Amino acid sequence: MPRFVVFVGPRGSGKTTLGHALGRVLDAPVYDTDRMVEDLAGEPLSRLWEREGEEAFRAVESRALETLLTLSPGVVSTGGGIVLRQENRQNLRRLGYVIYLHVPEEQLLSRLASGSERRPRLRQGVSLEEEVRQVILERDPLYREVADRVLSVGGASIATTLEEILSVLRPLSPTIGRIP
Ligand SMILES: Nc1ncnc2c1ncn2[C@@H]1O[C@H](COP(=O)(O)OP(=O)(O)OP(=O)(O)O)[C@@H](O)[C@H]1O
Ligand SMILES: O=C(O)C1=C[C@@H](O)[C@@H](O)[C@H](O)C1
Ligand SMILES: [Mg+2]
Repeated sequence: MPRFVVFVGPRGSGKTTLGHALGRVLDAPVYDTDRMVEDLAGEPLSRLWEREGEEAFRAVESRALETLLTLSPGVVSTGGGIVLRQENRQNLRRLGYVIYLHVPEEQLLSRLASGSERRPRLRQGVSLEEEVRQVILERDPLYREVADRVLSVGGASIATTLEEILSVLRPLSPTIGRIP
């Protein structure tokens, strides 16, 4: 698998879930920048964020992404805010084929509201609904800027979305690796 397949998109869009599923099917290494940040920082993401703030988290996130450029190609799930820094947008494009998982706001909201995972809030003093709206407004153009492909995957099951991803990757198999 000569190049990476990279998922970008907002929190709850399924980057981690689909990254693992794709890695299994391709029998390829799976990386998650959020987990790499935790390994580099030696503590859970939420604690790093709480203790040192977002900028400290972003600095470690950029280091994690740089590290990826030196690792064996595989599937990469990114953190939802990785596109905020220009240097990261450049490195994402260097890694390989970037897929933006586009999911309708209402669906993101229901996944975030029902999820058991602890995610730090990104905006203070506003509802989760308003936070999701603001964050999408700010980042949608940045996800599109880095993406080779925008996949609108709202409403579909994980299995159906995975099939769609595989059908996007098949024609690229000379650069991505063998796709079943
Ligand atoms: N079609 C689908 N594709 C992906 N995830 C889905 C789908 N349908 C439901 N889900 C659920 O939505 C959630 C997606 O969460 P996931 O952690 O994968 O998102 P993420 O993009 O990695 O978020 P973050 O940026 O916070 O890391 C999971 O609980 C998953 O089970
Ligand atoms: O959207 C964001 O800014 C974030 C998304 C998560 O993946 C984590 O990277 C962190 O919680 C920040
Ligand atoms: Mg994730």
